[in-house]
Amino acid sequence: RRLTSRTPAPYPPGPKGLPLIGNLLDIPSEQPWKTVADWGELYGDIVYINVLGNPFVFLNSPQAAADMLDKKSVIYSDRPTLTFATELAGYGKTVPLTQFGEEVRAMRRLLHSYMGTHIRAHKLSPMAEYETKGFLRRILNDPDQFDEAIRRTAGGIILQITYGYEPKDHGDPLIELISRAMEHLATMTVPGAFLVDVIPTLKYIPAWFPGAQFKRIASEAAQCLHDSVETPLNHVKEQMATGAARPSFTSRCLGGQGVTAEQEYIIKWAAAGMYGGGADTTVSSINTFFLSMMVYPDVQKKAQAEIDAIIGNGRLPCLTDMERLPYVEALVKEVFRWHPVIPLCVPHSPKEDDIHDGYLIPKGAAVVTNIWGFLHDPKIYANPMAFNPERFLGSHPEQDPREYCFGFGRRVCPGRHFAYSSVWLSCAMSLAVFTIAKPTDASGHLIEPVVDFTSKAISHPIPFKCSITPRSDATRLLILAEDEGK
Ligand code: HEM
Repeated sequence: RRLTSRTPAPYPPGPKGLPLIGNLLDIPSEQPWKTVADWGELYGDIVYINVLGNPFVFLNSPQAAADMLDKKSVIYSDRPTLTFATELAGYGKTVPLTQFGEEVRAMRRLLHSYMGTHIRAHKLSPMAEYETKGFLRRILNDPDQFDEAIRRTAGGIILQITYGYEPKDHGDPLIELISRAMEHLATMTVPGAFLVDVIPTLKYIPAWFPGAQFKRIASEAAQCLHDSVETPLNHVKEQMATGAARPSFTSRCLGGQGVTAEQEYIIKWAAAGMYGGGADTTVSSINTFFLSMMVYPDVQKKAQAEIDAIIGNGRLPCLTDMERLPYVEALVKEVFRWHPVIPLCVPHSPKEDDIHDGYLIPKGAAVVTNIWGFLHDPKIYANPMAFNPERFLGSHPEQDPREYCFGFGRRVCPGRHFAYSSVWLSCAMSLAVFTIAKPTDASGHLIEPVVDFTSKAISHPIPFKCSITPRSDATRLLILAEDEGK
């Protein structure tokens, strides 16, 4: 059918829905990115569905993502409205959920000037190296709690660079407060969790009205978010007043002189975005690293051989070694590809109706990029389900997954360089000192790990056991010596 000025553009193709509920039943709750990739095979790179009247557009090729989100970023840089999270619970002020405009630009500018390039990210390395050495010691002391050590370290790194705050090893009140705020957010972004997201006018119901329980949940969440933003900000201000503030993003932005209330607003929400964007995401990648090393021991040995040959066992690898360890670098890229942390990206949304490739992309639609699909597309990555760092070496390396896994256009992850450096450090230092292996049961039989991942927006390996032991007495001593030197 030829389009004329009088023919309304059609929506992109997609699975046919049911009356009223649309495609509600077509989206599986388990790893929906696989279904979205299958739709790509059936319907093409741009797929349209509607869920209870809300339009969703899925992008299934890097070209489609680049054409829409990079080239037309003027249109496609908003976020879809989530009435419960953004309007009722206050998360609309956080960087990832704010609509694109002057405020988010100002926040992103601050983040960019602090960590937005390789060089700036590397300047933060002494603190990341300090915390990662603590990570090795925590694992050495209690290897069964490696998951807890990963969380404590990722949280510690972000809190140090954001607020100059060094959390306690266990039960730190600030980590607990911010984690609660993050958990609230995770429940709010599950599609269909709150009816008010489908029928936004419900937001006008007063909190005392029968059935308006959601309003009370929203105000509790809003209070928790408020506390998690104000508490660390006040900590920095108090430290600055006594001259005891450690260098951090917040102390740098607040500067020596007073800032206006508007500037403080931008600073505190940009800072909150760093923990929100940077803690749970790096935890996922580091967990994926341990899982993959257990399942692919030959890859682990090769990386360790490279570290032994280039660095030796007299010291730990540090960020300035990155270029001298090409196999380790390829391995870390493969961690980011094998299981992308945010498989369906954070949805973008067009601020106006757009006609793209002849299709109507309606204003306010959730435009969802299938990052997992790109990174497991056999046309781009040979044998994509296998963990194979070699794909990034040699004269014809495959596409660098960092092009995809940190998002697109004007909303691309502002912490991507630092995220990569910090995950690289955890991987390289752990490879240098530990053997990561399948655990054994009480009778000494190997326990085969289940390789599977959660289906939340930030996806993690499902909890697994792992045997982590020092590679030798020399590496044990290295961990202890480095720890004493801190
Ligand atoms: C493994 C680590 C990480 C991954 C895979 C990751 C990935 C992403 C992705 C896919 C997005 C959405 C981009 C888009 O909408 O197109 C994003 C946004 C964001 N990330 Fe990251 N990220 C990581 C670490 C970090 C770190 C360390 C920080 C800061 C310290 C950070 C801060 C943010 C912020 C503030 C946003 C929201 C940007 C906006 O909406 O404008 N991220 N990240």
